[in-house]
Amino acid sequence: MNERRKVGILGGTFNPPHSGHLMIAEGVRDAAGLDEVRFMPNAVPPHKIKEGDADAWQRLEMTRLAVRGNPDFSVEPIEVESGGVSYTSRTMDLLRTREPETDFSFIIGGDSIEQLHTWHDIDALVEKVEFIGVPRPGTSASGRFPVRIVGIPQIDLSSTILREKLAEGRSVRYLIPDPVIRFIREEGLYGVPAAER
Ligand SMILES: Nc1ncnc2c1ncn2[C@@H]1O[C@H](COP(=O)(O)OP(=O)(O)OP(=O)(O)O)[C@@H](O)[C@H]1O
Ligand SMILES: O=C(O)c1ccc[n+]([C@@H]2O[C@H](COP(=O)([O-])O)[C@@H](O)[C@H]2O)c1
Repeated sequence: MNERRKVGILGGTFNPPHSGHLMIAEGVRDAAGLDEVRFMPNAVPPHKIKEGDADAWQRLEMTRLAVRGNPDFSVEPIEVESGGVSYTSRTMDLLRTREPETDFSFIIGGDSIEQLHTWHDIDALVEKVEFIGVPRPGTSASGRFPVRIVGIPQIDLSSTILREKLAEGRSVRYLIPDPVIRFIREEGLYGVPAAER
């Protein structure tokens, strides 16, 4: 009998993707015994004013570059390709229909755990998909909906801090994967002067 494939979706704005995303994905993959973690950039984030100048396609490309070379990681383009506001409930229905043989979980950090009760159609979503949560500095990592908490070292890193560092011309080496840093320079994103290709 075929085992059902276990896929964890790490949804995010990835503006830009950073080492924290990679570390939580690997920590959860290992702790929860997932076959794969799929990074899924949104098109228009439901509860966030998108800062910075990267568009959805550039965030998708940066996410591809961030996971490249790791066979356990991949990228799910469905939300960027669909466009519009990316409601997770709708996306997970589409993925579950497309891949009935897969058990999907959804990976979130402590800030998202606290906000889960504000998500669109959350009562139905928690019945269909297991949420796996990781702690995040400055958050309680608790909320009103059931989340399986996985203990990994806390990582004090956010895209917000990195956008600020980039705009100030500070180093982001090791905080953002090298191929993503190169892309940011080539495209001249986040206030970084555009470099020659
Ligand atoms: N350092 C971190 N520790 C734990 N979870 C994190 C961390 N960084 C991001 N996450 C989680 O990863 C998911 C996607 O995050 P997102 O792409 O919005 O990055 P972010 O760093 O939170 O961005 P921003 O600073 O722009 O709000 C969210 O569920 C978020 O909670
Ligand atoms: O569906 C919702 O209502 C909803 C509300 C807030 C966030 N999300 C999703 O949660 C993931 C993390 O969100 P964010 O804002 O931290 O990038 C990302 O995939 C978002 O699209 C989804």
